[in-house]
Order: sequence, then C-alpha cells, then structure tokens
Amino acid sequence: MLKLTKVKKTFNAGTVNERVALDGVSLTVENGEFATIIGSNGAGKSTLFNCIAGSFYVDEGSVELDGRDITYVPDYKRATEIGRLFQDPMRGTAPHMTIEENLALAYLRASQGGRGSAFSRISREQRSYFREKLSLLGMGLEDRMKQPVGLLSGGQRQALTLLMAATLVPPKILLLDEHTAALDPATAEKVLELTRNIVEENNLACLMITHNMHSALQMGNRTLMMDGGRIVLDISGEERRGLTVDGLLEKFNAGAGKALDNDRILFSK
Ligand SMILES: Nc1ncnc2c1ncn2[C@@H]1O[C@H](COP(=O)(O)OP(=O)(O)OP(=O)(O)O)[C@@H](O)[C@H]1O
Repeated sequence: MLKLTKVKKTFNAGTVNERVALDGVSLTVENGEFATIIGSNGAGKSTLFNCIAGSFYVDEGSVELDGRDITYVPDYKRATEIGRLFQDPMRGTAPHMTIEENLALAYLRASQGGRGSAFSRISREQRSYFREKLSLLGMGLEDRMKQPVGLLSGGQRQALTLLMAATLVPPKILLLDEHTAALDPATAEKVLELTRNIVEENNLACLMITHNMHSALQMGNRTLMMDGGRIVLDISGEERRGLTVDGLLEKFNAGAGKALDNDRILFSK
C-alpha cells in the first residue's frame, strides 16, 4: 500500500521561476487498486511519480510504502519495490543486450536491489522462467530470447519493459507514465490489455497517467484528476461506473473551478 501525506514540492523556490508542482497532496492506494490519473498541463502528475519513485525528495510531507516511511530512501533502493514505465519505449531496456540478458538484469535488480548488479550465467531454470513469462505477452518473444532488444518494435519493447517492471518480481506499486502514448493505436490497445491483465493477476497497486480520457475511465477502478499541484477529483465505485468522457469533464470543471486546459487530452476525446 502507498500512502502520501501532505506532499509539497516547489521548483526554483524564491526565484522568478518558482513553480509549486505539488501543493499538499495526500493519497492512499491499496493493493489491487488501479487508479488512472488525468490532468491539465503542468498539473504535477510526473512530479507526483518522481516523488513516489524518489527521483527527488519532497519538500514537505511523507511517502510511505507498506507502512514504512520511505520519504528519504534513495531512488535506487526504492526501485526494488516500485516499477515504473515511461512514455518512451526506448527507456527501461538496454538495446544492445539480448532479451534474456535484460530480463536477468531486471530480475537481479528487483530481487537483490542496488544499481547495476553484475550477473554471471543465466541458469536453465531462469531461462525457462523467462520463457514462460514472455509467452504470456503473446508476441512470440519467447522464441527470440537471444536477440538484442534494439531489434524489437516500440510496442514489443514496451510490453517487455512492463514484464520486467511488473511481473518478474511483482513490485509494491507500479507507476505508468503515459506508457502507451508513443505507440500506434492498435499496439497501444494491446499493451493496455496486457497492463490490465498483469495488474489484476498480480493484485498490484497501480497508478497510470494518461492523456486519453477513454482509457482514464476504462482502465482500472479509480480515476484521479489533477490541477495546479492538487488532486481535484478522486472517483471510484458507483460514481465512476457508467461515467462518460463529458461527464468526467464536467466533474473536473466543478472540482477545479475551471475548464481542463490540456489540448492533448481534449483532442483525444
Ligand atoms: N525539474 C524541474 N525543474 C523546474 N520545474 C519543474 C521541474 N519539473 C517540473 N517542473 C514544473 O512543475 C510543474 C509540474 O510539472 P509536471 O511535469 O509534474 O506536470 P505534468 O502534470 O506531468 O504536466 P504535463 O502533462 O504537461 O507533462 C510545472 O509547472 C513544471 O514546469
């Protein structure tokens, strides 16, 4: 379980470029809870992920994972418990290493911690475990384990990254930062389907930033909307079921006191 309490983060404090990116955000995400996050430009969505992952420390407030205070735990230590995917499919895997080497490295990192742990030989057991996991993707990657990852398509690479981040050693929380935005619509749909299955099967706590309002409502079981460094809307259950995109926009207007000003979101409506 993830718990943020009154988290504040300001960039360039005291200068003309001061930006309050998170303005006292409190949020609890239980295991099995899958929340989509949508918001205006510069709302603080990526900063929220950076604070959870430890890319930088918060100015005020606390971050807890499974009841432990991790507010000042460095990012590489948190990486053993926090899986993260970015928009760019090239991030998260090493192109010159083979599929099985990437998997072995991810496995070692997640199970033993630390950056760049050296790994020796990939055992027969490991190889068959990786093969079994890869076959779940339904992309034929289990027959290409000795090929460099650089040869894969963007969608295949993102699916592999998802596997590495979320299933080899299931994380305590999975952070997805627009992880399908750079993919063509058919491939994005496939990766979203995989995401849904992986989160459900592993009963993960998951946060997914998206600019697609349909995905925001169709994926997961909770939707958060952010504006100006705050969570202005948090809907789940009955309130969320059957909600349309227009209904969500209306709720945003009521919660934020203004219309959503994110063209990427509005164009995807
Ligand atoms: N490293 C940084 N240095 C200075 N300002 C930053 C930094 N990171 C974010 N900001 C500022 O903090 C605010 C929140 O940014 P953030 O990237 O978290 O928003 P976002 O909701 O992810 O936006 P978008 O959807 O436009 O990517 C913005 O005003 C942004 O310019």
